[in-house]
Amino acid sequence: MNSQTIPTEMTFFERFEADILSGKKTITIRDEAESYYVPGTQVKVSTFEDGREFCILAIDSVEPILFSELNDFHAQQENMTLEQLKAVIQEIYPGIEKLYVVSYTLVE
Ligand SMILES: CC(=O)Nc1ccn([C@@H]2O[C@H](CO)[C@@H](O)[C@H]2O)c(=O)n1
Repeated sequence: MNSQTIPTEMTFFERFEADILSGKKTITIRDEAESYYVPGTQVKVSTFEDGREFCILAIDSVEPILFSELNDFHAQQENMTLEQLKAVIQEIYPGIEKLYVVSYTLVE
C-alpha cells in the first residue's frame, strides 16, 4: 500500500466475528502489509470470505511484535490460548517473524 494512504477498511475471517462483536477479541496481529492502520482513525470491518460488513472499529494502537515474543497476554486479548494463537498465526503468516499488534475498540 502507498504509505501516505490511511486504511479505512479491514477484513477478518468470519470465524472471529462473534468474538469481535462481543468484545472478547480486542487485538489482531497482522504482517507488514497491514501495519499502516492509524491510531485515532476508524475502519469499516467486513468478512474476508464474502465481504459482508459487520462493524466499525476504532484503531487504538499499532505496535511491532516478533512472533517469538507473543505471550499469554496477547492470547488473552485474542480470546485464545497462546498455543492456539501461535497456530493461527503460523497458518495465516507462515514463517513471518515481524508482526504488528493492532489494538482496537468496537464503535458500532
Ligand atoms: C482476513 C484477513 O485478511 N486477514 C486476517 C488476519 C488475521 N486475522 C486474525 O487476527 C488474529 C491474529 O492474526 C487472529 O485472530 C487471526 O485469525 C483475521 O481474522 N484475518
